[in-house]
Amino acid sequence: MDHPATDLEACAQEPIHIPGAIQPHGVLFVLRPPHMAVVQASQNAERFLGQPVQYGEPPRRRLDPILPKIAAWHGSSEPTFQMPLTNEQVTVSAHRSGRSIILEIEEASYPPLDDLLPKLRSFGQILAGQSDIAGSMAACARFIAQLTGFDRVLVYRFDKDWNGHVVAEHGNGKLPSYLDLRFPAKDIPAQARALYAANPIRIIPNASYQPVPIEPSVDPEHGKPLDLSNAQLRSVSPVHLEYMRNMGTAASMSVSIMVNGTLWGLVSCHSANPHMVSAPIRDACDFVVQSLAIRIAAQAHSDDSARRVELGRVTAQLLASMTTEASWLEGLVGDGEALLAQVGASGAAIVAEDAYLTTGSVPREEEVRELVEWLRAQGEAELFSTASLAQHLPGSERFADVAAGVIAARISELHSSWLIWFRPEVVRTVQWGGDPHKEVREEGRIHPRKSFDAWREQVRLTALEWTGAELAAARDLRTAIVGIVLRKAEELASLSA
Ligand SMILES: CCC1=C(C)C2=CC3=N/C(=C\c4[nH]c(/C=C5\NC(=O)C(C)=C5CC)c(C)c4CCC(=O)O)C(CCC(=O)O)=C3CCN2C1=O
Repeated sequence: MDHPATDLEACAQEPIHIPGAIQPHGVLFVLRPPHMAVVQASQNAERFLGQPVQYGEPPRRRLDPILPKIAAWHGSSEPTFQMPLTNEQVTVSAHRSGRSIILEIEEASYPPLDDLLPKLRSFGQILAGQSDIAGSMAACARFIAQLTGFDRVLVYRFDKDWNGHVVAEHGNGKLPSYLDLRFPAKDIPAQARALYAANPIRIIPNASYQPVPIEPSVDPEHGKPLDLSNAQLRSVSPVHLEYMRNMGTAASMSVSIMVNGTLWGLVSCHSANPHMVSAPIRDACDFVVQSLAIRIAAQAHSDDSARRVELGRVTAQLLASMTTEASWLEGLVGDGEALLAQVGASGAAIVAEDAYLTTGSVPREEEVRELVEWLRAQGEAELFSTASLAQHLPGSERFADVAAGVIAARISELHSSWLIWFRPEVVRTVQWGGDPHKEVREEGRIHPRKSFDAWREQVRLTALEWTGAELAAARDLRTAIVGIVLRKAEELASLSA
């Protein structure tokens, strides 16, 4: 692992998956099948067993009834195991970790599970009755707040830079509203996001807990620390616990929203005071969030398909114009409205060494040619796109009023010819949860900020993001033009032969 250059990089490199400890709301054993011998255990395991841990022996007494079921599960293809201990409000969970089994035991009361199914069914009906994603997210936040009793439940969506935006919320007024606030990517660093993509749910019932060490600290057989990536009881990064205390949230639970295999966002729950939610209720929340994720994926697919059909019609119109006009260039620029509609642009330019044609709102010719020189210097990419050219080309902020967003398609392999679409900057004010640029350094290390009050920032030099459908339409038209140019060149070559 490279030596971190900055504190933030150090934060993003904290090995949160091997804390060597658990949270105190349960106990943990590491068992070695087939004898289920205990090789490691959390320091509080004796409290649960009612006797000292016998390393090298299976954990006896309270776990006797369930050990055979765990052994049977271990021989199956089921990824995880979870069962209540007979006649006790105790949940036993297990998952594989290398050659071992990690056994987690939580003593948490929960309502009769028979009550849960009707509630989940009613949520399915509520979700089906929502006409859009905003309504679905609000319904999900409300349902999880009612099911868990957390003071505030919010739906938190990541943007392409992993900054987050609170897009739905349900609260009981005990915590401030964060609706529409944004939070910087550093608040949930990359290794945490990767962990949450793999392990969809986590709870911190009390941010002021004392970690419970696992003993021995490494597996006696291979000397490695225990990987708790998939453990529910995993002790949490101290910097995040400080973050929670700064935020005034004594308890939190977050459930990953996975859309098409990507971490789309989180459903994040907070309470002002310590708050526990049992494993069965957490699983019900995971099911509810998966239902929301399916709805989000379906809506995104539907929107994308509709946009691709719409842009496909424009492409067909432009191809017809290019093949019926004397030259493809005249056909293309002659139907300027369609050329702009091809990607939803406000201006477009076709730039060659001996030609310069434009339609709509474009920068000055010398500015466009400056952009082309920069594009040529960037290498062989067929298509370049950005919603903020100023982040790439210094000086281009002077024409951001017409060209903050750019799609540039190279249309000739031999000459420097480009088809470039432009979008103007959209000036908007966003509200952050605290100053995202503020770094708190104390005792030589970074700390989370202490204020999460709305902090306004004006966003400049940025256009509306290009959608996947619009970038695909740009590629489609580029492919068609390159094909026409090549055919014209072949015709000319055969005529002169
Ligand atoms: C109001 C919107 C919102 C935010 C911004 C947020 C943040 C958040 N951070 C989480 C986790 C972490 N943050 C950090 C790091 C930082 N947080 C900071 O504010 C800074 C500056 C750092 C880097 C030092 C780390 C290491 C972790 C991993 C903790 C673990 O699972 O072990 C986690 C996941 C842990 C949890 O569920 O509380 C969250 C979710 C909670 N939550 C929110 O509801």
